[in-house]
Amino acid sequence: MSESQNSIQLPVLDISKPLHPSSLSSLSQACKEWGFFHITGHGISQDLYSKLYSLSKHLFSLPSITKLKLGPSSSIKTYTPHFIASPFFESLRVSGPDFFTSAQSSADLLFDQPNSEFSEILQEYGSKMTEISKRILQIVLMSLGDGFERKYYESEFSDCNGYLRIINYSPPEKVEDKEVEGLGMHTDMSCVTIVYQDEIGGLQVRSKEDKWMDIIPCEGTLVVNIGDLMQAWSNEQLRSSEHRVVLKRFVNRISLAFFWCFEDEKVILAPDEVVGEGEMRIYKPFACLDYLKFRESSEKGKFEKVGYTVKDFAGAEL
Ligand SMILES: O=C(O)CCC(=O)C(=O)O
Ligand SMILES: [Fe+2]
Repeated sequence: MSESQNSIQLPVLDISKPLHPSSLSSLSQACKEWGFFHITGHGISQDLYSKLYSLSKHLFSLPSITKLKLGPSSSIKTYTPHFIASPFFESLRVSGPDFFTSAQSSADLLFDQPNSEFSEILQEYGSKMTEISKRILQIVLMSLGDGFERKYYESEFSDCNGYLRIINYSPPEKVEDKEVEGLGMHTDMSCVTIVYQDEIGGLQVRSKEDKWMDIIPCEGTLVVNIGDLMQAWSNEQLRSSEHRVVLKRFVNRISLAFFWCFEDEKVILAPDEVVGEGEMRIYKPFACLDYLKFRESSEKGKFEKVGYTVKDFAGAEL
Protein backbone atom coordinates (compact mmCIF):
# COMPACT_ATOMS: atom_id res chain seq x y z
CA MET A 1 0.00 0.00 0.00
CA SER A 2 1.29 3.41 -0.91
CA GLU A 3 1.77 5.82 1.97
CA SER A 4 1.89 8.94 -0.20
CA GLN A 5 -0.38 11.73 0.96
CA ASN A 6 -3.07 13.40 -1.06
CA SER A 7 -6.22 15.23 -0.29
CA ILE A 8 -9.50 15.10 -2.13
CA GLN A 9 -12.15 17.64 -2.98
CA LEU A 10 -15.50 16.47 -1.73
CA PRO A 11 -18.83 18.19 -2.36
CA VAL A 12 -20.14 20.34 0.50
CA LEU A 13 -23.94 20.14 0.78
CA ASP A 14 -25.91 22.79 2.62
CA ILE A 15 -28.63 20.61 4.13
CA SER A 16 -30.69 23.59 5.31
CA LYS A 17 -31.61 24.50 1.73
CA PRO A 18 -33.50 22.76 -1.06
CA LEU A 19 -31.01 20.94 -3.25
CA HIS A 20 -30.30 21.74 -6.88
CA PRO A 21 -30.17 18.88 -9.36
CA SER A 22 -26.49 19.72 -9.85
CA SER A 23 -25.79 19.20 -6.13
CA LEU A 24 -27.59 15.86 -6.28
CA SER A 25 -25.49 14.72 -9.19
CA SER A 26 -22.21 15.73 -7.52
CA LEU A 27 -23.44 13.96 -4.40
CA SER A 28 -24.19 10.75 -6.25
CA GLN A 29 -20.78 10.90 -7.93
CA ALA A 30 -19.01 11.43 -4.60
CA CYS A 31 -20.98 8.61 -2.98
CA LYS A 32 -20.05 6.25 -5.76
CA GLU A 33 -16.41 7.23 -5.98
CA TRP A 34 -15.52 7.97 -2.35
CA GLY A 35 -18.52 7.25 -0.16
CA PHE A 36 -17.66 10.52 1.61
CA PHE A 37 -18.97 14.08 1.48
CA HIS A 38 -19.26 17.17 3.68
CA ILE A 39 -22.33 18.95 5.01
CA THR A 40 -22.98 22.48 6.29
CA GLY A 41 -26.21 24.08 7.44
CA HIS A 42 -26.52 21.38 10.11
CA GLY A 43 -27.55 23.86 12.76
CA ILE A 44 -25.08 22.72 15.42
CA SER A 45 -23.46 25.70 17.06
CA GLN A 46 -19.79 26.18 17.81
CA ASP A 47 -20.87 26.66 21.40
CA LEU A 48 -22.33 23.14 21.57
CA TYR A 49 -19.11 21.75 20.09
CA SER A 50 -17.02 23.65 22.65
CA LYS A 51 -19.11 22.16 25.44
CA LEU A 52 -18.87 18.67 24.00
CA TYR A 53 -15.14 19.12 23.56
CA SER A 54 -14.46 20.12 27.14
CA LEU A 55 -16.76 17.42 28.50
CA SER A 56 -14.92 14.85 26.41
CA LYS A 57 -11.51 16.11 27.57
CA HIS A 58 -12.61 15.90 31.16
CA LEU A 59 -14.12 12.47 30.76
CA PHE A 60 -11.03 10.91 29.23
CA SER A 61 -8.74 12.57 31.77
CA LEU A 62 -10.34 10.53 34.55
CA PRO A 63 -8.23 7.70 35.96
CA SER A 64 -8.35 4.40 34.06
CA ILE A 65 -9.78 2.63 37.05
CA THR A 66 -12.79 4.95 36.94
CA LYS A 67 -13.30 4.61 33.19
CA LEU A 68 -13.04 0.82 33.43
CA LYS A 69 -16.21 0.83 35.54
CA LEU A 70 -17.95 1.39 32.19
CA GLY A 71 -16.42 -1.52 30.34
CA PRO A 72 -15.37 -3.61 28.64
CA SER A 73 -15.98 -6.14 31.44
CA SER A 74 -18.70 -4.30 33.33
CA SER A 75 -22.39 -4.67 32.60
CA ILE A 76 -22.94 -1.37 30.80
CA LYS A 77 -20.08 -1.70 28.28
CA THR A 78 -20.09 1.91 27.11
CA TYR A 79 -16.33 2.37 27.44
CA THR A 80 -13.77 0.90 25.04
CA PRO A 81 -10.32 1.18 26.60
CA HIS A 82 -6.94 1.45 24.90
CA PHE A 83 -5.61 -1.66 23.12
CA ILE A 84 -8.94 -2.82 21.73
CA ALA A 85 -9.19 -0.76 18.54
CA SER A 86 -5.59 0.48 18.86
CA PRO A 87 -3.11 1.41 21.61
CA PHE A 88 -4.08 5.07 21.15
CA PHE A 89 -7.85 4.76 20.89
CA GLU A 90 -10.42 4.91 23.67
CA SER A 91 -14.11 5.73 23.35
CA LEU A 92 -17.41 6.20 25.10
CA ARG A 93 -20.67 5.11 23.50
CA VAL A 94 -23.95 6.93 24.04
CA SER A 95 -26.99 5.19 22.53
CA GLY A 96 -30.22 6.62 21.22
CA PRO A 97 -33.05 7.26 21.04
CA ASP A 98 -32.88 8.19 24.72
CA PHE A 99 -29.40 9.71 24.73
CA PHE A 100 -30.02 11.30 28.13
CA THR A 101 -30.57 8.00 29.91
CA SER A 102 -27.70 6.32 28.14
CA ALA A 103 -25.29 9.15 29.00
CA GLN A 104 -26.61 9.30 32.55
CA SER A 105 -25.92 5.61 33.17
CA SER A 106 -22.25 6.28 32.31
CA ALA A 107 -22.13 9.58 34.21
CA ASP A 108 -23.48 7.95 37.37
CA LEU A 109 -20.49 5.61 37.44
CA LEU A 110 -17.91 8.21 36.35
CA PHE A 111 -18.57 11.22 38.50
CA ASP A 112 -18.70 11.52 42.27
CA GLN A 113 -21.21 14.36 42.15
CA PRO A 114 -24.54 14.07 40.32
CA ASN A 115 -23.87 15.49 36.88
CA SER A 116 -26.87 16.10 34.64
CA GLU A 117 -25.12 18.68 32.41
CA PHE A 118 -23.20 15.86 30.76
CA SER A 119 -26.38 13.97 29.89
CA GLU A 120 -28.29 17.08 28.83
CA ILE A 121 -25.62 18.07 26.36
CA LEU A 122 -25.41 14.58 24.94
CA GLN A 123 -29.19 14.47 24.65
CA GLU A 124 -29.12 17.72 22.71
CA TYR A 125 -26.37 16.51 20.42
CA GLY A 126 -27.92 13.05 19.95
CA SER A 127 -31.32 14.44 19.01
CA LYS A 128 -29.81 16.94 16.57
CA MET A 129 -27.72 14.24 14.95
CA THR A 130 -30.84 12.08 14.66
CA GLU A 131 -32.61 14.81 12.69
CA ILE A 132 -29.55 15.39 10.53
CA SER A 133 -29.22 11.66 9.81
CA LYS A 134 -32.84 11.46 8.65
CA ARG A 135 -32.34 14.40 6.33
CA ILE A 136 -29.12 12.95 4.96
CA LEU A 137 -30.75 9.63 4.20
CA GLN A 138 -33.52 11.40 2.32
CA ILE A 139 -31.00 13.35 0.30
CA VAL A 140 -28.95 10.26 -0.43
CA LEU A 141 -32.11 8.45 -1.61
CA MET A 142 -32.95 11.43 -3.87
CA SER A 143 -29.49 11.20 -5.37
CA LEU A 144 -30.10 7.53 -6.24
CA GLY A 145 -33.22 8.16 -8.27
CA ASP A 146 -36.10 10.50 -8.90
CA GLY A 147 -38.73 10.13 -6.17
CA PHE A 148 -36.79 7.40 -4.35
CA GLU A 149 -37.06 9.21 -1.00
CA ARG A 150 -40.87 9.13 -1.32
CA LYS A 151 -40.84 5.48 -2.34
CA TYR A 152 -38.34 4.14 0.14
CA TYR A 153 -37.77 6.44 3.10
CA GLU A 154 -40.85 5.55 5.14
CA SER A 155 -41.01 1.89 4.24
CA GLU A 156 -37.32 1.08 4.63
CA PHE A 157 -35.69 3.66 6.88
CA SER A 158 -38.24 4.87 9.40
CA ASP A 159 -37.07 2.48 12.15
CA CYS A 160 -33.40 3.39 11.93
CA ASN A 161 -31.62 4.32 15.14
CA GLY A 162 -28.40 6.02 16.11
CA TYR A 163 -25.55 5.94 18.56
CA LEU A 164 -22.69 8.26 19.27
CA ARG A 165 -19.08 7.37 19.90
CA ILE A 166 -16.91 9.99 21.58
CA ILE A 167 -13.35 9.10 20.68
CA ASN A 168 -10.12 10.17 22.30
CA TYR A 169 -6.83 9.49 20.49
CA SER A 170 -3.87 9.86 22.78
CA PRO A 171 -0.71 11.29 21.27
CA PRO A 172 1.94 8.90 20.05
CA GLU A 173 5.46 9.63 21.24
CA LYS A 174 7.20 8.10 18.28
CA VAL A 175 6.20 8.65 14.68
CA GLU A 176 8.77 7.21 12.32
CA ASP A 177 8.54 6.79 8.56
CA LYS A 178 5.44 4.63 8.84
CA GLU A 179 2.33 6.46 10.00
CA VAL A 180 0.85 5.71 13.39
CA GLU A 181 -2.73 4.54 13.08
CA GLY A 182 -5.06 5.71 15.82
CA LEU A 183 -7.75 3.61 14.18
CA GLY A 184 -6.83 1.07 11.54
CA MET A 185 -8.45 0.56 8.17
CA HIS A 186 -12.11 -0.36 8.45
CA THR A 187 -15.55 0.18 6.98
CA ASP A 188 -18.48 1.33 9.10
CA MET A 189 -21.35 -1.01 9.93
CA SER A 190 -23.90 1.79 9.58
CA CYS A 191 -26.22 3.17 6.93
CA VAL A 192 -24.42 6.51 7.23
CA THR A 193 -21.90 7.90 9.71
CA ILE A 194 -21.52 11.58 10.55
CA VAL A 195 -18.16 12.63 11.95
CA TYR A 196 -17.07 15.74 13.69
CA GLN A 197 -13.29 15.81 13.64
CA ASP A 198 -11.40 18.54 15.46
CA GLU A 199 -8.97 20.83 13.61
CA ILE A 200 -6.12 18.31 13.91
CA GLY A 201 -7.29 16.18 10.97
CA GLY A 202 -5.99 12.68 10.38
CA LEU A 203 -9.05 11.02 8.86
CA GLN A 204 -8.14 9.31 5.59
CA VAL A 205 -10.10 7.41 2.95
CA ARG A 206 -8.63 4.71 0.75
CA SER A 207 -8.94 5.37 -2.96
CA LYS A 208 -9.79 2.68 -5.48
CA GLU A 209 -6.11 2.91 -6.52
CA ASP A 210 -5.06 2.01 -2.98
CA LYS A 211 -3.88 5.45 -1.91
CA TRP A 212 -4.65 7.08 1.42
CA MET A 213 -6.34 10.44 0.85
CA ASP A 214 -6.71 13.06 3.59
CA ILE A 215 -10.16 14.30 4.56
CA ILE A 216 -9.14 17.82 5.56
CA PRO A 217 -11.17 19.25 8.46
CA CYS A 218 -13.08 22.39 7.64
CA GLU A 219 -14.67 24.53 10.31
CA GLY A 220 -18.45 24.37 10.42
CA THR A 221 -18.68 21.27 8.22
CA LEU A 222 -19.26 17.68 9.20
CA VAL A 223 -17.99 14.63 7.35
CA VAL A 224 -20.56 12.08 6.18
CA ASN A 225 -19.65 8.61 5.03
CA ILE A 226 -21.68 5.75 3.65
CA GLY A 227 -21.62 2.55 5.69
CA ASP A 228 -21.86 -1.13 4.77
CA LEU A 229 -25.62 -1.34 5.24
CA MET A 230 -26.25 1.30 2.57
CA GLN A 231 -23.66 -0.20 0.26
CA ALA A 232 -25.62 -3.44 0.36
CA TRP A 233 -29.06 -1.79 0.24
CA SER A 234 -28.05 0.31 -2.78
CA ASN A 235 -26.49 -2.64 -4.59
CA GLU A 236 -23.17 -0.78 -4.51
CA GLN A 237 -24.35 2.43 -6.07
CA LEU A 238 -23.14 3.93 -2.81
CA ARG A 239 -19.68 2.97 -1.62
CA SER A 240 -18.75 2.09 1.93
CA SER A 241 -15.08 3.05 1.76
CA GLU A 242 -12.24 1.84 3.84
CA HIS A 243 -10.93 4.60 6.03
CA ARG A 244 -8.59 5.09 8.99
CA VAL A 245 -7.22 7.72 11.35
CA VAL A 246 -3.52 8.61 11.47
CA LEU A 247 -1.97 10.51 14.34
CA LYS A 248 0.64 13.22 14.68
CA ARG A 249 3.47 13.04 17.18
CA PHE A 250 2.54 14.49 20.58
CA VAL A 251 -0.87 15.64 19.33
CA ASN A 252 -4.09 14.57 21.02
CA ARG A 253 -7.21 14.24 18.87
CA ILE A 254 -10.90 14.07 19.70
CA SER A 255 -13.72 13.12 17.37
CA LEU A 256 -17.44 12.45 17.60
CA ALA A 257 -18.76 9.72 15.32
CA PHE A 258 -22.51 9.26 14.99
CA PHE A 259 -23.68 6.00 13.44
CA TRP A 260 -27.14 5.82 11.89
CA CYS A 261 -28.18 2.17 11.47
CA PHE A 262 -31.05 -0.09 10.51
CA GLU A 263 -32.93 -1.75 13.36
CA ASP A 264 -31.48 -5.16 14.33
CA GLU A 265 -34.29 -7.23 12.76
CA LYS A 266 -34.27 -5.40 9.43
CA VAL A 267 -33.66 -7.66 6.47
CA ILE A 268 -31.54 -5.79 3.98
CA LEU A 269 -32.38 -6.41 0.36
CA ALA A 270 -31.86 -3.92 -2.46
CA PRO A 271 -35.26 -3.15 -4.07
CA ASP A 272 -35.60 -4.15 -7.75
CA GLU A 273 -35.81 -0.56 -8.88
CA VAL A 274 -32.64 0.32 -7.02
CA VAL A 275 -30.81 -2.65 -8.56
CA GLY A 276 -32.02 -1.52 -11.99
CA GLU A 277 -33.20 -3.53 -14.97
CA GLY A 278 -30.78 -6.07 -16.29
CA GLU A 279 -28.42 -5.59 -13.34
CA MET A 280 -27.39 -8.35 -10.97
CA ARG A 281 -28.22 -8.18 -7.29
CA ILE A 282 -24.83 -8.20 -5.59
CA TYR A 283 -25.95 -9.14 -2.06
CA LYS A 284 -28.12 -11.89 -0.68
CA PRO A 285 -30.72 -10.69 1.83
CA PHE A 286 -29.39 -10.61 5.40
CA ALA A 287 -30.60 -9.51 8.82
CA CYS A 288 -28.80 -6.47 10.14
CA LEU A 289 -27.96 -7.99 13.52
CA ASP A 290 -26.48 -11.11 11.92
CA TYR A 291 -23.99 -8.92 10.08
CA LEU A 292 -23.09 -6.95 13.21
CA LYS A 293 -22.47 -10.23 15.04
CA PHE A 294 -20.37 -11.55 12.18
CA ARG A 295 -18.16 -8.46 12.32
CA GLU A 296 -17.86 -8.61 16.08
CA SER A 297 -16.82 -12.23 16.10
CA SER A 298 -14.28 -11.84 13.29
CA GLU A 299 -12.60 -8.73 14.69
CA LYS A 300 -11.85 -9.54 18.30
CA GLY A 301 -8.43 -8.62 19.53
CA LYS A 302 -7.12 -7.35 16.22
CA PHE A 303 -5.85 -3.86 15.88
CA GLU A 304 -4.12 -4.33 12.61
CA LYS A 305 -7.01 -4.33 10.20
CA VAL A 306 -10.53 -5.40 9.67
CA GLY A 307 -10.48 -8.51 7.57
CA TYR A 308 -14.10 -8.82 6.61
CA THR A 309 -16.85 -6.59 5.32
CA VAL A 310 -20.40 -6.96 4.15
CA LYS A 311 -19.20 -8.47 0.86
CA ASP A 312 -17.60 -11.37 2.71
CA PHE A 313 -20.78 -11.85 4.68
CA ALA A 314 -23.53 -11.54 2.11
CA GLY A 315 -21.88 -11.26 -1.30
CA ALA A 316 -24.08 -13.06 -3.84
CA GLU A 317 -21.22 -14.98 -5.42
CA LEU A 318 -20.46 -16.79 -2.16
O1 LIG B 1 -12.18 9.58 14.46
C1 LIG B 1 -12.56 9.75 13.30
O2 LIG B 1 -12.36 10.79 12.68
C2 LIG B 1 -13.27 8.65 12.54
C3 LIG B 1 -13.71 7.52 13.42
C4 LIG B 1 -14.24 6.37 12.64
O3 LIG B 1 -13.99 6.19 11.48
C5 LIG B 1 -15.12 5.41 13.32
O4 LIG B 1 -15.27 5.49 14.55
O5 LIG B 1 -15.69 4.54 12.64
FE1 LIG C 1 -15.30 4.70 10.65
